[in-house]
Amino acid sequence: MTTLVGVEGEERNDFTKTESRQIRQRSLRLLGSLLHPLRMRLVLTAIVVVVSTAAQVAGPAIIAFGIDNGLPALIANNWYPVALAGLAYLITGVIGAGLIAWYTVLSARISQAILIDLRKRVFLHTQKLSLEFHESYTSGRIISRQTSDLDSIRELLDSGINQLVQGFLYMLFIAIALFTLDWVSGVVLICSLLPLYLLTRWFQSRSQRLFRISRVASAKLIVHFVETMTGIRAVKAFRKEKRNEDEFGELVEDYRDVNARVIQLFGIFDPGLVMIGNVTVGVVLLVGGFRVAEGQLAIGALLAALLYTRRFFDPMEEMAMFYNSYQSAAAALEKISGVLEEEPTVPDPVQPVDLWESRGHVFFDDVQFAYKKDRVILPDFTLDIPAGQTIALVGSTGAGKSTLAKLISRFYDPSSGSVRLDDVDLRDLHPKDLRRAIVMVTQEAYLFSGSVADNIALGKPDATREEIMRAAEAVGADEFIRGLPNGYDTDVNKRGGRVSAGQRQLISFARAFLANPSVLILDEATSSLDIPSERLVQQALQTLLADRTAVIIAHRLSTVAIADRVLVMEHGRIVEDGSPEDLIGGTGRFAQLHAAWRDSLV
Ligand SMILES: Nc1ncnc2c1ncn2[C@@H]1O[C@H](COP(=O)(O)OP(=O)(O)OP(=O)(O)O)[C@@H](O)[C@H]1O
Repeated sequence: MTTLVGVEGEERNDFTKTESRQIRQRSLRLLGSLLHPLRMRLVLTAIVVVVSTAAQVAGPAIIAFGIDNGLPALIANNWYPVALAGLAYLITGVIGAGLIAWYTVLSARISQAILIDLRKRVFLHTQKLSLEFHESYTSGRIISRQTSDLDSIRELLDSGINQLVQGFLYMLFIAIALFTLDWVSGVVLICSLLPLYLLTRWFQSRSQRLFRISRVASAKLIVHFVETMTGIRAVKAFRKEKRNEDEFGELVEDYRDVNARVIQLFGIFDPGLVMIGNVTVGVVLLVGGFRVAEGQLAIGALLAALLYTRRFFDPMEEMAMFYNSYQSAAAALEKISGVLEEEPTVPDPVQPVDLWESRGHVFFDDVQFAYKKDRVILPDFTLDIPAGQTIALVGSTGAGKSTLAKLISRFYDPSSGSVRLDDVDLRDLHPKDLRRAIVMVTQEAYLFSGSVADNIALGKPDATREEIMRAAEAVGADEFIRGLPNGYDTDVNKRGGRVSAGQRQLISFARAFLANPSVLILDEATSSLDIPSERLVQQALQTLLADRTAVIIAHRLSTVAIADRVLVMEHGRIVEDGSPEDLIGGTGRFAQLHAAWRDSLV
């Protein structure tokens, strides 16, 4: 028997029966866990909706009583029954309206609570998941889980379920009232259910297909838009605007076509409903009229029967739509439950090693590593990096340099063997200790929205302004930061606050300096900087590397020169290991690389 775990098979739509059942059960479990804390409120809401619908349905019966009993009594000078009917109508009207208002508030609160709970769970959980998950599950998909999927669920909760519950109760109570009042009219109403059923079935099968096409068409529009805007530089560089315009035009056309078909469908369904409603009212009037004439039915009862029949069809359209919103919400919940079922592949230790001060001795003990089982990246890796050493890691693209860096940062765990820091397996370190001891500065030097100071303070959230400025000074970033429109308070993502690639790196160096880790991993940016910026970055690096272990994925000659030791990697193995001078003087791979670099600089 196959078992689907997490997001596996999310893009498939050919599930076996067992798989479909598993997925359904998973989303039901999620739904159950969302509803469980709200059970008391759900019970109260159910009571309120039942009473409010009953109050609404009571109206025509009270009118019938007023006409059939009140009027004859009034003619006989007894105003009491009419007054009673009027008062009852007024009270049920007021109570009904009040309860509807209460129900609206209650159900909105419940749906908000569910959505907020779900939104938080998705955010916290996806953030907790390991890098392995994020490297294969694209950010586009995560964004859809948080936006369109949650929107589908919101739509179902906000309107769908309300309409279904209210509509269903309304129709049920009307049918009961009608049968109690006049069973013959009740039978006429029941007869109308057959054409109603056929029309609704026809509408649902068509609309389900069209809504699915419409969702795909609108998703394509969004994907096209997002791709164009995120790749706007490439679009401009390759003059792709015209092609994009044509493609976008076609997608808009497809979207328009399918929406036109949806409108046509409603153009048949809505009048169809009205016609069935009118014909049923006509038949109730005809049959009832004859029976009134023959004295078998009171005129007030006929009037109430007509009102009931008329109102019976009111919630029909919304109820027919329910199925669509239910389907997209169910699909959304299935996908979300898949994401929530994923487990971090790099779990936190159950019993972390006690608080400890790291010296920065890194040791790869017989490590084997593969991203996917069938493709080993590091076949057999042993490496000792003494505390305080600066290592430059070089090698051709795909050699495994970033993989090594990710293992030291514990973004991944080895498939076998262990990576140790001061003789403690990284798997036994508390995440807080791990992050304090080991910091990785990535190539893109990501800056979050907020001020420059906030971005530096990421390295030490409780840092004072003084410490932030000292860190910036140490790496030589202070001068340019002071030159920004608002100095340290400049918002890096606003116009005017834009910083260059070199400046971005200096900010991320200041961030790492402030964090003061014992081990620093640095994936050097490949983009070449101009000579003054390069010099600035080199100086900053020297300050940053002093007194700590450092592993630099080096792309620049000048960086290699400041290293104590150079490691050359090929196909997941270290093929050369020595001081820069020794290797440059030799005849190996690094000497060749070095010669090529030097030539490229001339
Ligand atoms: N998330 C991943 N899933 C599967 N395979 C991966 C993943 N990341 C890297 N690889 C593979 O692992 C191998 C080593 O990649 P790695 O990124 O470590 O190389 P690198 O030496 O850092 O290269 P570069 O200098 O181009 O960054 C490559 O063959 C790559 O295809």
